Amino acid sequence: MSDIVVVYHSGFGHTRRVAEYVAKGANAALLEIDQNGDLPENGWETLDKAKTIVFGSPTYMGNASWQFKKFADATSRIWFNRGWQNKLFAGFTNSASPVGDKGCTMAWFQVLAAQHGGIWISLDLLPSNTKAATKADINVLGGAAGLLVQSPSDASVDEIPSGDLETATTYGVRIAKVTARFK
Ligand SMILES: Cc1cc2nc3c(=O)[nH]c(=O)nc-3n(C[C@H](O)[C@H](O)[C@H](O)COP(=O)(O)O)c2cc1C
Repeated sequence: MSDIVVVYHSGFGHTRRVAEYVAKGANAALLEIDQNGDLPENGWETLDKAKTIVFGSPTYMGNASWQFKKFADATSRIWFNRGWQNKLFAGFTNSASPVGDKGCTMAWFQVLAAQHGGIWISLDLLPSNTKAATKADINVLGGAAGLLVQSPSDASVDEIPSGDLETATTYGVRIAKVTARFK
């Protein structure tokens, strides 16, 4: 089993596609939170065994989806026993607007990791922010804390900008490298 688990929610499939690209780069297992905010069978055991947990959610109304929040609230049992202390954490969010208040979701992911006594893995990619930059470029949204992805409101899951998907895989590779440095 992989040391890295991507736990995510996706209402309409866009964030699922992003999760798959992060997992490809990190060689991670995928754990999808369902539309009721519940994990699949053995989901909690899978997370307990992971060295690194990657959070993923669409940004809905300026924060993670309620399904992801239900999952996060359910981790309070683990928090109480310091069960995820010193695990590594990372995160990504996807939304329709270039900004779209994705930063609020990302900041809250970092707080959630900190509540568990975790260690956060940043994106560590320079932004593509020149006049010549296009959506095919890496980190065109200029994230630093974690991965930001834009799925334009009329875009199908197959129309997520290629640069954002490449950024997702690159972040996954970094997550794997950092994970390998910890026993
Ligand atoms: C209830 C709801 C709230 C949303 N709020 C935001 C938002 O605050 N900012 C934004 O940029 N996009 C917002 N969107 C657009 C979604 O983030 C976007 O469609 C995203 O790709 C959905 O991902 P998913 O297919 O994984 O659910 C919202 C969509 C829904 C359904």
